[in-house]
Amino acid sequence: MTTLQETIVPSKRVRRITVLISGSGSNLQALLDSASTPSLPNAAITYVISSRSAAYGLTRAKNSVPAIPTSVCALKTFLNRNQGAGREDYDCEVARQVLDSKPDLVVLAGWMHILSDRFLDILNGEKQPPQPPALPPPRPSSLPTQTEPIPSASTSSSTSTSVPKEAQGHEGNTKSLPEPPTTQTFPIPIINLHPALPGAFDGANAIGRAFEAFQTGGIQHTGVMVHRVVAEVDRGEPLVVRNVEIKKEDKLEDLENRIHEIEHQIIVEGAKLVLEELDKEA
Ligand SMILES: Nc1nc2c(c(=O)[nH]1)N[C@@H](CN(C=O)c1ccc(C(=O)N[C@@H](CCC(=O)O)C(=O)O)cc1)CN2
Ligand SMILES: NCC(=O)N[C@@H]1O[C@H](COP(=O)([O-])[O-])[C@@H](O)[C@H]1O
Repeated sequence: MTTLQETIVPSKRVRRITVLISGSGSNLQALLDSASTPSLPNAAITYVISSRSAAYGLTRAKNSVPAIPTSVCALKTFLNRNQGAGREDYDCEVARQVLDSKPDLVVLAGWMHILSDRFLDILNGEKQPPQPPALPPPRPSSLPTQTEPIPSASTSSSTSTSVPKEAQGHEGNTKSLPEPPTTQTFPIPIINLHPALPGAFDGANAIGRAFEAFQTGGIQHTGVMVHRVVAEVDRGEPLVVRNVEIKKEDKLEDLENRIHEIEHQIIVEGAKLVLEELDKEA
């Protein structure tokens, strides 16, 4: 006879998702709205990194309940504050902040920078993350905020980077985010949302290029996908792919809106797929 103990399913650790953004964050919002629902079960968005301080996605994260810790790592600011540093150093700093957030999954949701091999090597566990850059000279009259260097914490030059305690699921906080695991598992999977079909319009401005191609008779429809992130931009294994109709009467905005609607569905589906894989491997 099965005892009660045998029928109790050990509760699975809530999976932690770090989201990288550069813009309005509507796809981040789709993930926030779906986390811990049947669409994206047993998951929480636990950290958001933006490449732009003006990204509205940062506001979405801070308005979430519980509020989600964020940091800004802007390329130009980083290079200005770290004389002699290059693009790869920037990528290493972003990777360091990602590791600091202790994710199970990283989602690029409109992240507008190509990630170098160094970033991928760090996320694969093949290379160590760098030490935080030296603190920039203190700014007169500015108090440290969540996105500015906090003197006592390890920080990057452009933003604060240590994941605040409330983000680490510490006991006692009734609305805390899920606890990070005691050890980080590698490789950390990274997925990207791309508004085009596999191999069609890699890179930036994919929707605009598809719209132009339709108008010149080059394509009959376009699409959207969520794919794994590899060194070659937008050429990682597709995980979710949807065709998107382009109508003769469409303006660019009509196509963008049609695509965004589907993006908000498939970014959740893609995240769910990868988390299910992690649970199978666990
Ligand atoms: N190594 C990888 N990095 C990234 C991937 C990827 O698959 N592998 N996906 C992209 C996302 N993306 C399209 O989906 C994308 C975004 C931006 C660019 C780009 O050319 N960026 C320019 C700068 C643009 C700007 O700052 O306005 C650049 O990085 O120099 C290409 C593809 C994310 N990264
Ligand atoms: N090459 C990557 C790329 O073009 N990503 C695009 O950035 C937008 C982010 O919107 P959001 O900030 O509202 O989520 C989305 O439309 C996404 O397809």
